[in-house]
Amino acid sequence: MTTRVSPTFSRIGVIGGGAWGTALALAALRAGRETWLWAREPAVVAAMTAERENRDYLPGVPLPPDLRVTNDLADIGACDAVLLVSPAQHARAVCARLAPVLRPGAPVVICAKGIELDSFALMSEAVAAALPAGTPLAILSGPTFAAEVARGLPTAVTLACADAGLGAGLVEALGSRSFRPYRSDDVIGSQIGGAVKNVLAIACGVVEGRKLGDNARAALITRGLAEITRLALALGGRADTLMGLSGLGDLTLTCSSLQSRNMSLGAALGEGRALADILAARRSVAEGVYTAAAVVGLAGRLGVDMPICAAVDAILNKGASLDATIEGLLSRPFRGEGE
Ligand SMILES: NC(=O)C1=CN([C@@H]2O[C@H](COP(=O)(O)OP(=O)(O)OC[C@H]3O[C@@H](n4cnc5c(N)ncnc54)[C@H](O)[C@@H]3O)[C@@H](O)[C@H]2O)C=CC1
Ligand SMILES: O=C(CO)COP(=O)(O)O
Repeated sequence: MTTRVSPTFSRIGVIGGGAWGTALALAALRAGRETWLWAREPAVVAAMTAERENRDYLPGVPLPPDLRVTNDLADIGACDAVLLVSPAQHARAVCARLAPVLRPGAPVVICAKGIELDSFALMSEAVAAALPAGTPLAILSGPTFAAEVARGLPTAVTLACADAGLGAGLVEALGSRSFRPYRSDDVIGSQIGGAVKNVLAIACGVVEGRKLGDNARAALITRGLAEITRLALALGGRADTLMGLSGLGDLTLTCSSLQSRNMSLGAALGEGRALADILAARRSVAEGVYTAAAVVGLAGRLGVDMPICAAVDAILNKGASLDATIEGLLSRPFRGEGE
C-alpha cells in the first residue's frame, strides 16, 4: 500500500559499528537527524565514546559530539527509522535481537550487501523473517566507499522501497548535498547488484594480481553485469535498475579500486597468497567470500548461468587452481553477446 504523505523521521538508529555503519551515521547527522549508532562490541562503543573515533573500523575520521553511541539495541528500537548495517551473514540474527524492542511501524533500511549462505535468502527475505510481520523495509545500495562518505565527499545511492511515500520520506531524512539518494521501487534488483558485485570484484582483483590487464577487467565488468542482470530478472528485478547506481555504478566502483576489500582480496589471491592467510590478516568483512557460494547456489536453483561467479566460488571454496579456472573461463564456447 502506498502512503499519501511522506513520513518524517527525526531520529535515526544505525545498527553496525563497522566502517559503513559509522559512515552512514555521519551522513544522517549531516542530514540534520538525531543519530544513534549501535556497535556490537562494548570495546568499540567505549572507544568511540571516549576517543570520538572508530579506530577499529574507520580510523582517522573524527566523530562529532552529537553522535550518540550505544551498546543497547533498545536505544535503536526507539528510533523513527533504523539502518541495518551488519554484515549480511549476521543480519538475520541481529534482527531477531532487534525485533522485541523495535518501535511498531518503524521502517528498517537494509544497507548490508550479500546473500545468505545457508538459505540463499536475499537480505529482504532474511530480515523480514526475523522482524515483526509487516515491518516496512527499504534498501540502500550504490557506489559508496565508507571512508569517502565519512569525509563528506559527494556520493549518490539508490534507495528502493515498495511504498513510494515511505521511500520519499527516507530520502528526505537521509539526503544532503553530499549524500544523494535516488528513489526506486525495485527492492529485488537493487539488492542483487550490491550482493553480486562483491563476487565480481574478487574476480577483478585476481585479474589485477595476475597482471592480466585492463582489457580483461573491462570484460569481466561487462560480462559480470550480464550475470547480475540475468539473476535479477529471474528473481523479478528490473534490468533498468541494474543500469543504475546499485548495479553498474557499484560494480564499476568496486571493480576499479583497491580501496575495495573484495577487489584487494582478489588481488592478493592473484598474487598467490592463500585465502586463509588473507582473511586472518583482516578484521573487516569481504562479503564476496561468503556470497560467492550463495549466489552460485541460488543461480543453480533458478537455472541461471553465472560462469564468472562460479569460477570465483570454485577458487574460494572448492580448491580450484587459479590458472586452471582462468583457463576454463577463456576456453568457453563463443556465444552471442546478448545470449
Ligand atoms: N565499508 C564499505 O565501504 C561499505 C560496506 N557495505 C556493506 O555494509 C555491511 C557492513 O560492512 P562494514 O561496515 O564495512 O563492516 P566492517 O568490515 O567495517 O566491520 C565488520 C563489522 O562486522 C560486525 N560483526 C562481526 N561479527 C559479527 C556478528 N557475529 N554479528 C553481528 N555483527 C558482526 C562487526 O561488529 C563490525 O561492525 C557489509 O554488508 C558491507 O558489504 C556497503 C557499502 C559500503
Ligand atoms: O560496497 C562497497 C562500495 O560500494 C564497498 O566495497 P568493499 O566491501 O569491497 O570494500
